[in-house]
Amino acid sequence: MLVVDDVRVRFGAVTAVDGVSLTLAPGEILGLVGDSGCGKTTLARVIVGLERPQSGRVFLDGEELLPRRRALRRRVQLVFQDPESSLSPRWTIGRTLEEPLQLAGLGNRAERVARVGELLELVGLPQAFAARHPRALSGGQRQRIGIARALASAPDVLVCDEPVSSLDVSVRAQVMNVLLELRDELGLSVLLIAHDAVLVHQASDRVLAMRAGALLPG
Ligand SMILES: Nc1ncnc2c1ncn2[C@@H]1O[C@H](COP(=O)(O)OP(=O)(O)OP(=O)(O)O)[C@@H](O)[C@H]1O
Repeated sequence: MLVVDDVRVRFGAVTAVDGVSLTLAPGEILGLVGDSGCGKTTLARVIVGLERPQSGRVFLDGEELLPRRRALRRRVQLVFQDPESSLSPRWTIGRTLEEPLQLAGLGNRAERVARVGELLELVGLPQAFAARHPRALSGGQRQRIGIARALASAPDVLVCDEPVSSLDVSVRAQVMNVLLELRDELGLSVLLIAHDAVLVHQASDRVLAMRAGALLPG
């Protein structure tokens, strides 16, 4: 599904990603662990097109993911560590989930509203949450909305960068279960990035370790 081929990213004198290659199969959860600063987030940003690598390429289904190929790009979505970064405090949850549908030109108003309901259901939240504002949600619920928003464009691949590390320990398992269920239900491929090796090993089919910008042999 996803192929990352020899990606390198430098920031001045710092080599953040130093020749990383990996593949992600359909329906696979691939874990990526590594210490802070080893380049995990930079790699995630390259995969979803937020960062341009100095060299290397990323392919989806055999086609190269280039910045201008928006239709292809929509099929690879990022779930942020901090759900606040995908939520506007002044918008209702419904509007937050509808926006990516609108941007992608998907459906008329009624279809989009129906899709918002489906997205909420996919992440295990009642449809009535569409009328709420983020402040009326718990941290775990907000992260479910972050996941729902990433799902709006019906992606094939989710890149989850520390998806539960900002949450209370007590709700981490619930949010991780949402990701596992989505994989089963939608056949999503997931790149699960975290420094919590136990959590990653529990959830993943396969785990890669990164150090100083490179994958460790394993
Ligand atoms: N925009 C940037 N400008 C300059 N240096 C950067 C930038 N982004 C990342 N870096 C550097 O690149 C290296 C890798 O950072 P990155 O955030 O990818 O690591 P990480 O493994 O995700 O760390 P963490 O787990 O703490 O988020 C670090 O040395 C970081 O300081």
